[in-house]
Amino acid sequence: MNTNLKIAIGSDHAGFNYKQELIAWLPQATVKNFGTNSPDSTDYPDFAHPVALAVESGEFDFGILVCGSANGVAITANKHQGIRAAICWQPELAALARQHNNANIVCIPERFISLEDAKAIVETFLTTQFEGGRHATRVGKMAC
Ligand SMILES: O=C(CO)[C@H](O)[C@H](O)[C@H](O)COP(=O)(O)O
Repeated sequence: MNTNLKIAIGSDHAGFNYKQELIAWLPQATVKNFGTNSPDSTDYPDFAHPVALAVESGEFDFGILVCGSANGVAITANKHQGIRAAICWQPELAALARQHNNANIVCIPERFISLEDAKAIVETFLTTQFEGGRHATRVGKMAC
């Protein structure tokens, strides 16, 4: 995996365990943890917004957001004009999110997939290129 990437990661309490495991698994030099930092109940927008802002600003290349279903963090992150956040529950979806949608944040549903699947999704997401072409035309029309 390209260790030159700068990755912003965040979660609520329902994504805390997998976020910690992903941080330990990813090359340390490339990951900034935006919290939460405990399994205590918390609000996913408080962590999805900072990750989205960090990616939207260009300071980070990609974001990883984890919550129970991935719905909350995805809905929140996609409020940001420069964000294309995709919910992925299997690696093939992560590949398509990059190839076709140029997604810059991957959203992981901790309560519905295994940790091994989460790692496979993240690795696929971070190592797959955007295909451009017809997909670039469509991505260019996303803004409203
Ligand atoms: O937004 C969500 C549900 O679609 C996230 O999965 C949250 O993690 C979830 O709502 C947290 O639920 P909890 O009962 O407060 O643990």
